[in-house]
Amino acid sequence: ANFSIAQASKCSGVEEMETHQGNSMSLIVDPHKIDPQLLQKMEYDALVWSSLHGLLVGDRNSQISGTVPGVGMVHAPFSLLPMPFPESHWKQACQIAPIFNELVDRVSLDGKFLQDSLSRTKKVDAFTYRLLGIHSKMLDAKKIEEIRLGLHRSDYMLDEQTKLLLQIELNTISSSSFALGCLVSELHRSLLHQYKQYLALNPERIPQNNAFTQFAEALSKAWSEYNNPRAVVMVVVQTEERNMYDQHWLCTTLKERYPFETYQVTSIKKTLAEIDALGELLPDGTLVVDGEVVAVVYFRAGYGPRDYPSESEWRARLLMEQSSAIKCPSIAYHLAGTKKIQQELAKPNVLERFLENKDDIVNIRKCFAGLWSLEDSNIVNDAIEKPGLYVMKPQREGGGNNIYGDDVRETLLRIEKEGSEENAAYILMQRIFPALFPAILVRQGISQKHHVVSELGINAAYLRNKTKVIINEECGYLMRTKVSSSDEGGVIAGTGVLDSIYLV
Ligand SMILES: Nc1ncnc2c1ncn2[C@@H]1O[C@H](COP(=O)(O)OP(=O)(O)O)[C@@H](O)[C@H]1O
Ligand SMILES: N[C@H](CCC(=O)N[C@@H](CS)C(=O)NCCC(=O)O)C(=O)O
Ligand SMILES: [Mg+2]
Repeated sequence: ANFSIAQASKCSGVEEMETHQGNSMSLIVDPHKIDPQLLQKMEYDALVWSSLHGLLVGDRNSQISGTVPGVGMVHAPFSLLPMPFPESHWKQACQIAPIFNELVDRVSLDGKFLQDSLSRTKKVDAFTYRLLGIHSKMLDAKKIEEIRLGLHRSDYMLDEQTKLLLQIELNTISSSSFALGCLVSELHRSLLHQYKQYLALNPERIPQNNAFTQFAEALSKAWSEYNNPRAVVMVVVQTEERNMYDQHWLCTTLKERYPFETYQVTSIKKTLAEIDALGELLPDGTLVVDGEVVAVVYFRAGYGPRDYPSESEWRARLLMEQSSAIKCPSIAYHLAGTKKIQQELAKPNVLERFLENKDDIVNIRKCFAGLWSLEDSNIVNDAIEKPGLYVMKPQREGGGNNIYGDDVRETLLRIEKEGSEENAAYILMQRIFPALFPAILVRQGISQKHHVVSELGINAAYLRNKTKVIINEECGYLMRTKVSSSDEGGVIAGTGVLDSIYLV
């Protein structure tokens, strides 16, 4: 990019830069131009800050870092400085968060829409088939979830050409790393403050990020709606969890910040297998696990087939769904967040089935990228011709599952040749191309200069008891940044790093 900035040791504030495609983009500082000695000091201070403030993950090189806290820790991967992000788009993403919450709740109540939309997918995707099976059992039993808790994240990319903020996906289960995301915002604010005479940037332009305290508050309010002071919050976890510190931040905050009168809102952690072994339903529907009454089930596992290696885990999922515990998410919320539903909601006149307010519908639809099923032969042919303009997605969460580039063409041709129903397992999505920015990514103590693209996730909480909406708010953000050449962007998946935003 050809742009001029003040001499490296005194990079000034917001600069306009010419991007590769000739668009003008606000750059706050070019990290690649910072004086090397200064950069080294900043990197060192950032690593010290991370270690002292729990911006940590389990190290893949340590066998027990996913099971024993305090052992084999390494700083979470982060970008050294925040990413510039237009304030107008930030506001737009925050303002539509409560509308997406309402949309998820309405879609979750339309059992027929969920079953019909996924009816072809379930024939070719065993995982979706099992989830739908549990959902239809609940429909047959006329099970009503009167108290509903959603802790969601809606992910966006800012398309460079059109300047449109386009939704990548809506996560309604196991939205994670939000505590680490808050810590990166604090890390960046601390660095901007400490190095202000060099960077001339204003730490206040990094938005407040209170995601894990807001999510802890939502969990504690759901717990109090259940109204049994002896009951606990049960976190469903994987057997190994290197992202455990993100979870501990939430559970510790819940315990320390939100005691109710004399009661502490305690949480227990159980795997699906343990819940199958130790869980039972009382005649009145109360869920008891390992002798504890469970008020809220908070899933940080169970979002992918790898979490169900045997029938035991499915029995556990069904047992929880049948209970009167508040599921976060319920099976219906889980299904409402699948990529197939995302694609169905993008069809004409479908949002109108769930939302009344015309402005809300316009504002939601504005951030829909192109989304199609593979039954749309014109799109399939276009994707075969220009696979680089599409992303092909199975009904999976957690990163690392999508199909890009030539693999899109190969897969579409294969499915066409086989003429199987397999096409119902995928959706096609317009590929979004965000602007590239220079950044310094810090992983395992090593800093590397890259050109990167970013993805802004807005966390949001929704808590409802019958007709009363108790919480419906945006809860901070998770900014993820990845090397521009990489297709995927997950932090846990290993391709992305945690970042924050500097409003320009
Ligand atoms: N339409 C798209 N355009 C560009 N990149 C995309 C698009 N959809 C997904 N990606 C990339 O793939 C990653 C994973 O896709 P996503 O739909 O979020 O699946 P998952 O549920 O596994 O996180 C995203 O974080 C992003 O980096
Ligand atoms: N092990 C589980 C991981 C749960 C998980 O992968 N969550 C997905 C949405 S489903 C997600 O939100 N990813 C954002 C952080 C990233 O990019 O890695 C946990 O941490 O509890
Ligand atoms: Mg994602």
